[in-house]
Amino acid sequence: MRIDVVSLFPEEVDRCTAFGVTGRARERGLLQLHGWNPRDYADGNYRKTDDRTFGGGPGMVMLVEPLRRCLAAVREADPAPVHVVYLSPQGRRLDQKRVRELAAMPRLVLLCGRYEGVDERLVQAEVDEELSIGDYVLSGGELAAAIVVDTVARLQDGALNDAGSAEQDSFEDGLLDCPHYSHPVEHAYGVVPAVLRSGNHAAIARWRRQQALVRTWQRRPDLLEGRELSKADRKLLQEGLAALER
Ligand SMILES: O=C(NCc1ccc(CNCc2ncc[nH]2)cc1)c1csc2nc[nH]c(=O)c12
Repeated sequence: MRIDVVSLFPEEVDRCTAFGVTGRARERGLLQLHGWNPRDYADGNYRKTDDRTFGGGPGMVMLVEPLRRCLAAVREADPAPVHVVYLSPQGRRLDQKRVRELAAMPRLVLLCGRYEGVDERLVQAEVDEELSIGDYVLSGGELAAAIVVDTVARLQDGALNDAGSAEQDSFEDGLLDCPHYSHPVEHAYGVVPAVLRSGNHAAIARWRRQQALVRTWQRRPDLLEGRELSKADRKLLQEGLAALER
């Protein structure tokens, strides 16, 4: 998969995705990341990329023309058709479902705004979708773009080893994760639950599912809203909640 990032600070996205799973996916060529700076396509010796907003009020707006030229160069750089995503507070909220869809595309262009954002005419003419990462205020779209890169990189074939892909499955079914433990078995902070050391894999899977259900119920009931729990899950949840009462 190829991702082109258009940003006044393209190295910010490069550095955020140069380590760990995403760094390895890039090293293995599972994901190619290219940075582009609209300043390289701006006019004049100040290479202006932004200017005051019409209608007055605070803040600057990123100009159409440098972005238009830059995006033309991006399209030119590879024959694969592009899907242009504008990271913006006005976008649809990113979720794992959309991540899976984006990860299946051959090519993504991630457009990052700064200041108050991008001239709306560029958005209307060139952007296929706007995405937000949540209802809080960032200084620009770069960290949001890095999150898109990270989340789609993990889904590229070969990016995660077996363990990692199992990890994917647990979150993929829309529940929070169960608690995790490692050495030592006994510590001043507590002991590892015996079931995890029982070697009884059915009991371990049951315990983990129950923990995930109880935690989701307690911390993110909204995740359970949109779904019917199976009879087995309902029983596990009831039993798990009853155990808390005792
Ligand atoms: O570029 C991004 N943010 C920069 C930014 C922040 C604030 C404003 C000013 N908005 C004025 C306003 N808002 C509502 C009413 N009036 C404009 C641009 C961004 C990309 S994805 C994302 N996801 C979550 N949060 C984000 O900030 C982002």
